[in-house]
Amino acid sequence: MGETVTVQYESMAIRGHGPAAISVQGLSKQFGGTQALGGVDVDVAAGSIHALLGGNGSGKSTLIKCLAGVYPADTGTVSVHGRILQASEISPKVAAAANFRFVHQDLALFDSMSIAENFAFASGFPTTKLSSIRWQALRDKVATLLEDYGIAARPTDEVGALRPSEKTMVAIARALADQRGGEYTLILDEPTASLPEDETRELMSSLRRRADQGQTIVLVTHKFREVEEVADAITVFRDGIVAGAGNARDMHLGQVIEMMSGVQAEPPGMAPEPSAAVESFRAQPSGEHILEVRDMPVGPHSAVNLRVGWGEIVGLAGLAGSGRSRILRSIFGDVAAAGGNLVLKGKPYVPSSPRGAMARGIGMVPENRSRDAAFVDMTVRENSSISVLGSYWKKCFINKKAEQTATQALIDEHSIRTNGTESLVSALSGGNQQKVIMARWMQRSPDLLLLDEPTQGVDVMSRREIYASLEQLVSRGAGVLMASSDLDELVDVCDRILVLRNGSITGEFVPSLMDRSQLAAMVMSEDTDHRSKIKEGK
Ligand SMILES: Nc1ncnc2c1ncn2[C@@H]1O[C@H](COP(=O)(O)OP(=O)(O)OP(=O)(O)O)[C@@H](O)[C@H]1O
Repeated sequence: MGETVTVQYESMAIRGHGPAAISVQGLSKQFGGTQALGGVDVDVAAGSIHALLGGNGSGKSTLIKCLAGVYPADTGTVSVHGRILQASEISPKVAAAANFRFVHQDLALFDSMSIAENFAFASGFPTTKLSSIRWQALRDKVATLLEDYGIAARPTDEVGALRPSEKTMVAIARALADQRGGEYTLILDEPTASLPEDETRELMSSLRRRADQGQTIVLVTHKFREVEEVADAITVFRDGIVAGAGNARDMHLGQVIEMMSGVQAEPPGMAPEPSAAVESFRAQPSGEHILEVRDMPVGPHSAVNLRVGWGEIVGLAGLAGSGRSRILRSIFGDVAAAGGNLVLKGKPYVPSSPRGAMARGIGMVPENRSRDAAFVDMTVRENSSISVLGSYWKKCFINKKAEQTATQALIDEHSIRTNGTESLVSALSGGNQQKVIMARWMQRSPDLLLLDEPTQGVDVMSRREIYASLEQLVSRGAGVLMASSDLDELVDVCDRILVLRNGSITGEFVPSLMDRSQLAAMVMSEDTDHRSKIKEGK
């Protein structure tokens, strides 16, 4: 990292299709001692896609939650098509009346219900005078919306059978169902965080088409590539202030990173160069594998066969439903595998429970942090030390001081943005929660680390830090098996990438020897039976 510099950018005229649909002026919000937003201004042009970018904890979600009326803002105004609202008075009802429509990462769809039923749950079932449900009217309305939004599905199809990008489009169509002429503002919070590349592209082109027809869209994301592809304008947040704003076509990644960090950017590139120590370790592998999986049936796979070497990072690439997560969870003993032979550090290993896996030196960062990994009602200290709690026992007492000192060191090392070791994890931004979970496992120095979407929701600067921690871990000889829907991440970080398709491992990609486009082709090639796979899969 270089020296801290003040980065100044001129406010540029923002491209869009019309006048400002929303103009936020001087909005601030404080949580206890944390100034989450310190008087921000954001102008969103009608009929444009406006991306909100910023590091983890910079205030993006807080802004959205203030607009949604989840939190009352402390100060500021929001002008909607010229009508001025006091930001402190926005309630969910006021937000709905202001035509704000939100689609969060959790799409709030019921997989086991039909698309039509999912629509009806949000807006009510149409009924006759005698209160019986008018199913045909509902299905007709939903069929028109599906066609309008380019979703190739029928109202009677189960939501669980849709591809991830189709599900997101269904949630969007549902949010905008009652709109008449582009008067709504669609606000999307990291809609592509868990989507693979092809699905992301599909969703982005659908959004672009909607914006071209006049829809105003606000998009929170950490993925600069999609911003480059579809956004008209960008506002960048840093520590609760607006660090810069402008036309998307005038801003490049280096500039945005400077705005996000306030520090002169290093040249673009995802991962830091491996250290000499790492290179030398990798040049002399021990020859023995840390993990060998033979003929393990998992999800759509009748027999998984793979190996992870000492000091090696192996990637798992595949479409949704390809069984990536199930393989990791089976190795960790979190879901039962119906057979197969595993060898861990030269000895037979039968995965039976996460506790057993941890005792054998395996760590796991699951994909769904809020459900499976973070104890959100506990403190940062409790969350980070839970994996090494035994080391703080001293004569029947926990040595809290030592625990706090170690947690503070982790906070510093992993740049976790928090008020301190005793902050609740629920008060951390999504990306910072992910960093706490990564830090938890890193300090345990596992021999084998299983990672499922390790940088989901993590900002571009923190990603680099996570990759550097992984390099450190493997430089000490550990192995990493990592599933990610981000192909760039896999190519930058992994030594080898296994491609999963149609229920088997169909190929191996070596980033140092092959071109990235080959990996995309291997992953994306036509999967004819995709819908039924998704139901069995991930
Ligand atoms: N309910 C809350 N209670 C206390 N502090 C909070 C609360 N919600 C957010 N914060 C704090 O406000 C700041 C901004 O958080 P916010 O969630 O808006 O960031 P973000 O930019 O959306 O981050 P990310 O990219 O990680 O999702 C952070 O310091 C966060 O810890």
